[in-house]
Amino acid sequence: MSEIKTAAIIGGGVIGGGWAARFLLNGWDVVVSDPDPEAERKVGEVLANARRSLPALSDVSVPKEGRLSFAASLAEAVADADWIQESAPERLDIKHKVFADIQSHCRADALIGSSTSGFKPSELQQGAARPEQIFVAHPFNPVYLLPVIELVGVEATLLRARDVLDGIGMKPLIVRKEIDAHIADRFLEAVWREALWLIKDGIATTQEIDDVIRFGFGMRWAQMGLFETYRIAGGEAGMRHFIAQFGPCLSWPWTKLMDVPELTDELTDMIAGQSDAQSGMHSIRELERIRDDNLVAMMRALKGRNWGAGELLNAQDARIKPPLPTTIDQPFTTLSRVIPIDWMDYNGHMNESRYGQVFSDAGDVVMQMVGADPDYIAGGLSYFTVSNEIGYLSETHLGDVIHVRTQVLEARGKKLRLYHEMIRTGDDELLATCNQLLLHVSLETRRTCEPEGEVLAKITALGEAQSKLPKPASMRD
Ligand SMILES: NC(=O)C1=CN([C@@H]2O[C@H](COP(=O)(O)OP(=O)(O)OC[C@H]3O[C@@H](n4cnc5c(N)ncnc54)[C@H](O)[C@@H]3O)[C@@H](O)[C@H]2O)C=CC1
Ligand SMILES: C[N+](C)(C)CC(=O)CC(=O)[O-]
Repeated sequence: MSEIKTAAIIGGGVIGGGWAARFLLNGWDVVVSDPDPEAERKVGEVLANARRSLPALSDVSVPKEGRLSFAASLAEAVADADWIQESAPERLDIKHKVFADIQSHCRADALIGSSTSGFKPSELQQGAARPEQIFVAHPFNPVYLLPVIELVGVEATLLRARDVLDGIGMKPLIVRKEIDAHIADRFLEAVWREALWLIKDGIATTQEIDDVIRFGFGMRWAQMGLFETYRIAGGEAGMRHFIAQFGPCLSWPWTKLMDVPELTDELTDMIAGQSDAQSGMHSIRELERIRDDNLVAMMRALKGRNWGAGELLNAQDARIKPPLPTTIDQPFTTLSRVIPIDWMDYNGHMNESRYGQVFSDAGDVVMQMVGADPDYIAGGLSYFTVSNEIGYLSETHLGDVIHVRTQVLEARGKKLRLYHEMIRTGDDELLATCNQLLLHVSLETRRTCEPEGEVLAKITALGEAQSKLPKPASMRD
């Protein structure tokens, strides 16, 4: 991972606030510069939403949050920054002025990304002191949750930028050629334009348009995109049949794509009125939280499938995962993580089934420590859990950071008995305990058997190292 550690965010609105959260929650220090006197409050509110959602995407402990500060001037913000992200309003004159100011005060090796939705790098670089330093780094809202970033600019700069973005869990996509609105916004503009016509012509309301997306093709797009989806829609003959069947429709009057309805006051009122009726019962911050909870739940579901955005999240977990414990003569930490949204139940706390998940994951770490890893399991030997005696001692809530301390009560031959304590990190409250018995098995006969080779040696050493330890206090109580 890159050594870069300070990000300057120029413009702390919707997108700048999201960038600040993404960097901070990945351990970077962040300095914000924004002339708006309300900027600190606004960034704080975006950050509060990010804190309850981004860490919940991870199944391992997340980096310690960086330090957030607000600079008195742009010069002060960028002076020591390794990455500078311009997120000022979408106006070229403002952006040119901001870049001139940035380049007069920043390091020559700093990376300067622009969040612009539509300007090309050649437009942004006009009149710049060091044009190659400025590139498009176009994110998607909310920046702290959605991974993709479109990068456009000079290749050498983009390759450096890509390393940094990989390190903060993003999915950088280098765009081959500069083009107005890059890749994604060309799409979104086309869809938006069509939707505006449907409303103007009285065919559909904002609610109905959103429903055809969220109950239909929107869910498909989140996991397969356009082309893979259409390949399947072509049936057994795939994409060729799809094109043969639906290609001719492109020249039928199915779309109005090239025309834009005039955004008259009347049309704007109609759209805004429908939108108020649809969603006005929620504040924007509430809508953001609903959106974030849904995104986290969907992305966590994709994690379980190791697919699309979920595959990226698993790779990021593997990158930041702590090494296996090496000190075996004392109880050790087998797991550390944040409690995610999809583990909550109707009582507003972590559901009982998830404690089983936590203790199962902790047991897996002990298996890995003794060498019962995927290779060993592929060789036909493993451990089965035969009992879990769980004590639920205190409530566990959304966003709690917890860790599990594991003591080995018995490790001999086929038997591995572990005692786990699940503790809230921070106030050290004991939340749950688990007395867990695992037996070594043959995956061929499905019966117990002695461990083999290195696993036998390690399990014996582990058992002996902890055999003289007193019982955990929570077990004696
Ligand atoms: N809102 C969105 O969905 C997305 C926006 N973007 C891009 O991000 C950029 C920012 O857009 P938003 O955050 O939506 O706008 P915004 O209006 O929420 O925020 C812009 C911020 O820039 C500040 N600002 C104005 N002049 C400034 C200056 N000279 N120096 C520093 N800050 C200044 C404003 O006070 C404001 O806080 C635009 O280029 C936009 O195209 C990119 C992806 C999505
Ligand atoms: C509407 N928009 C052009 C600002 C959208 C984007 O640039 C990306 C997004 O988050 O949809």
